[in-house]
Amino acid sequence: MDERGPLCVGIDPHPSLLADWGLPDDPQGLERFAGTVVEALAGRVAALKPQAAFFERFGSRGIAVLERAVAEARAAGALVIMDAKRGDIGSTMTAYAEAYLGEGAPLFSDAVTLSPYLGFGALRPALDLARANGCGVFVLARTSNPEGAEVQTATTAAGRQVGQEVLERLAAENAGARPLGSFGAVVGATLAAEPGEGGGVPGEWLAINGPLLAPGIGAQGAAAADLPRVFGPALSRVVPHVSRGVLRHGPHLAALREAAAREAGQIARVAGSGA
Ligand SMILES: O=c1ccn([C@@H]2O[C@H](COP(=O)(O)O)[C@@H](O)[C@H]2O)c(=O)[nH]1
Repeated sequence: MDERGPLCVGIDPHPSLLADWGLPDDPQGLERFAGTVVEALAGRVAALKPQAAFFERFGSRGIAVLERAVAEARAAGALVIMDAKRGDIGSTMTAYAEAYLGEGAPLFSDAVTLSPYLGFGALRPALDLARANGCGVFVLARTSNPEGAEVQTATTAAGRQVGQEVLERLAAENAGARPLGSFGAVVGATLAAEPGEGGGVPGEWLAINGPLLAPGIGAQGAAAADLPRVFGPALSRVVPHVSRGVLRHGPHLAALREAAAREAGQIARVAGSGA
């Protein structure tokens, strides 16, 4: 983030984007799409976030494309955040953790997204493996979709919101880490549109002492200008994420790079303004 700016761009090969790029909706199209995004941006942005679902659509051939995209993106210097949103009982969680964070795993990534809704404690195998292998995780706390609030703002027996408890557990994982711990939260940039204090609790974003992955910019309606309202003083820890908002400008490398640079510029302006 220090070297390249904080922007994370998604690799989301939607069927409609494949069509717009003149590519077939098959593994060859997927390969061309992912390869183009990696070639255009892996040497420039802080992170790329492949959305595993779009690769899983094609079974083993899609997974093979994903493996190559991850390896090439990392070789070009981008961090890879695998958006797989995994979460399961502890014993199964070990296998998920090994798939994305295990040394030598074909899909080894710098970080993986996790769902804590089988209980935060069930994520323990992934947290431990991330720590052991120098990786990170991003745990869903307040997601960018409107439906997320019905679960994430529900009140627990302890009188806290579910999403707030997720943040507290992340804070415990990151305790004492400098400059920041590796256990991050997913917090939608779209929260700015929700009633209340940006829909969020900026003090708690800061308290987790970890990075905050913020999807929702572009196609989901949020903008870089919303980030200060949602994150307040935690803005410097935010990894803003854009997928379709950049990808719709493809397939030409120059156009993808310009689109990413535009997003990065808007983010830098709000971060620099202290707004
Ligand atoms: O709360 C969340 C968590 C993950 N996502 C994922 O991010 C991208 C967003 O794509 P856009 O095209 O920029 O809308 C996508 O892969 C989602 O699955 C999210 O949107 N919100």
